[in-house]
Parts: sequence; structure tokens; C-alpha cells
Amino acid sequence: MGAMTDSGWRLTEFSPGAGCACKLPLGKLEELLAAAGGGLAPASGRLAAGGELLVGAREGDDAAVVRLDADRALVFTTDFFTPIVDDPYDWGRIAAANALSDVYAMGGAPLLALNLTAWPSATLPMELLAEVLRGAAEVVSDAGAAVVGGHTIDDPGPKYGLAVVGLAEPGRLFAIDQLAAGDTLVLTKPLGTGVITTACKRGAASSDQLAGAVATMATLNAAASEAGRAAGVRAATDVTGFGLLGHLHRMLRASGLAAAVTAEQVPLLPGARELADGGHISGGTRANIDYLQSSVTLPAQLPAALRYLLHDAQTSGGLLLGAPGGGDALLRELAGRGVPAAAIGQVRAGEPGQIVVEPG
Ligand SMILES: Nc1ncnc2c1ncn2[C@@H]1O[C@H](COP(=O)(O)OP(=O)(O)OP(=O)(O)O)[C@@H](O)[C@H]1O
Ligand SMILES: [Mg+2]
Repeated sequence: MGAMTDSGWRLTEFSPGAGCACKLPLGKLEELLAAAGGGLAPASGRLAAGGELLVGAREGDDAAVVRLDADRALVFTTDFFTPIVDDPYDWGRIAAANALSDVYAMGGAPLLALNLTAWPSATLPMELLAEVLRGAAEVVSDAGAAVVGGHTIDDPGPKYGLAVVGLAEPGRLFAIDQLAAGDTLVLTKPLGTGVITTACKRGAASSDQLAGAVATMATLNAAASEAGRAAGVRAATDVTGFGLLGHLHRMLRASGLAAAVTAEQVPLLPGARELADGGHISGGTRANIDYLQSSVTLPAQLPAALRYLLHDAQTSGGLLLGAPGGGDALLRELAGRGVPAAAIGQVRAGEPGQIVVEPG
């Protein structure tokens, strides 16, 4: 692993906005989905082919969910992006953990996955793509699921991801609109993958800093999701391209509530703060700051690096969960499974979607 792969190819040179920082900005996505209109959302939950749609396009949640019977629901999601690191094996692992994460963010467990693959076969060796697929298959297998097929196109920009089907219990789903006033907000991975991978593209991150980011991005949110289920959590999402504050804003808006976040409590990856100070800010992060301007109140004395990191476009970030009361039961379940986690704020009544950041 490192800035240069063994083959000498720098995959990130094929990537204008690395990983989830290449997601369409939230404002543009919302306009698009509004323009595409009702065709994306069936009028009723009953599906013509059978089953009941519990979560669909209307909810804008991490994945769609269809109830099969009283005890079982299918979870559907897909995610793909451009190279986030130069090492193809690591890119595959990260892309897989990221795609599987939306199933965990609904409280489900992955069952099957399909590879979504775009590759410039005349420019980049196919051996690198094989490494991407090998890394991803390992992570899918660690998740207890299997890669059962895929689709591959020739494309000047390499892209990779998965379509995933998972299983969940209909009565124990996590949804973005289920936060309650008084919930404690718990985050299960440190922030900073956007800053570190952006710095890495510019040759400014150390190999240790990159290794820290890769390790967290390749980590499954499986144990965090299990802990959430064990603690009776009802509301969760995964933190990706819209950053911590962007994803929190979406949960709050959907739940009709506001929140306070304590900047000092938010865990950061080693090196993230220094590299944010150094100005290694992705375009996706800047889009998040613009979009959230009227929804987020920041303290005047908040250091610029922290402001960037709270908006930092994450790839394969942690789960953001709403836990009843002080969140002690959830924090215990997480600690018992070895998941590093922090209570970072509180949900409260207020104008839907508004976030006040407090210094400490
Ligand atoms: N092209 C599209 N057509 C229909 N729905 C879309 C499209 N793109 C995004 N969405 C929906 O918009 C919502 C937000 O998209 P987003 O990609 O942020 O969700 P996500 O899958 O949770 O992302 P992530 O994988 O980064 O966690 C989701 O409900 C998603 O299904
Ligand atoms: Mg998600």
C-alpha cells in the first residue's frame, strides 16, 4: 500500500473526486430526484409482484426495504465510486465495505452482492482490476455474504462498487426518520478519510496516516449494527459523502427535529486535523459546507480545521445512531464488541434539520 502501487500505476490519477467525495452534491441530488418525480415511488406500499415496501425512494434512506413476511425483509442498496487509493486491493476492500454499509445502516445483514465494474481496458492492466475484485470478495465473505455475479463495462474512468441484497427483521429496522428528542447521537468511526485521501493524492499524507484511513474505511459496520440492534436503536445512517453534519441534517429533517453537536467529542483520525489545517479539502467537502450554511450554527471560535472535518466527505464512514437517553446501553454494546465509538451530541425539539455546534 502507499502512494504508488507495485505496478507503478496511480489509480487516484483517474479519479477527480476520490471515493464518496465524487457523489453528486446533496443539493443537486435532491433537485434531480424531485425532477424525476413520482415514478421513483409507488403510490402505496403494496408491490404489484407481492411484498410490502417498507422503505422506498420517498424516504431517501440508506437502502430500500421490502417485507417478505412477518419475520423477514429484504434490503436493497447499491454504491460505486472512483479510486480512493492507489492500491487496487485496498480500493476493492474499501468499496465493498462502503457498499455493504448501507445494509448495516438499516439494521440488516448482507446476503448477496453483485460487482459493478467500469474499467479502461486499453489503458490499465486487467490484473489491477482482478486485485480490486479480490479485495472486495474477501470483505464480502467476511460479511457472511457472497459475490454472485456482476456487470463490467469499458470506460475511461475506473469505477467499482456493489449492488447488495440483505436480510433484516421488519420490526427491528433502523431508519433515518426515527430520531426522538432526547436521543444521544453516537458515532462509530473517526472522521477524516476525505482530508487524508485528498492529502495523499497531493503527496502530503504520511504512509501511517494513509494506513489509518484505509484500515477504518475497510472495516465493516457489522459489529456497530449488531450493537445497535442489541440496544434497541431505531434511528441510524452511515456517514459518507455528505459528511457528519450533512447526514445528521438529513436524519433530523426526516425526523422533524434539531440537534446539538459537541465538536470536541467528535473522534478524528490521526493526522486529520493537521492535514485539514494544511488545506487538503475535497470538492465534496466544500459542497457540503455550502449546502449546510443555513442549517448549521458554528461557534465563532471553532478552529477552521474542525469546521472542515465536521463537513468532511467520508468514504465508508461509521454509523451515526440515535440512542435513547444518555446512550449508555448502546455504548456498552459497542464497547463489548470492540467498536470504538463516541457520544457526540443530543437530539432536541427545534426547527427540523437545524444543528448547533458547541465547542466543548
Ligand atoms: N439515481 C438515483 N435514482 C433514485 N434514487 C437515488 C438516485 N441516487 C440516489 N438516490 C437515493 O437518494 C438517497 C440518498 O442517496 P445516497 O447515495 O446519499 O444514499 P446512500 O446510498 O445511503 O449513500 P452512501 O452509500 O454514501 O451511504 C438514497 O435514498 C438513494 O437511494
Ligand atoms: Mg448511506
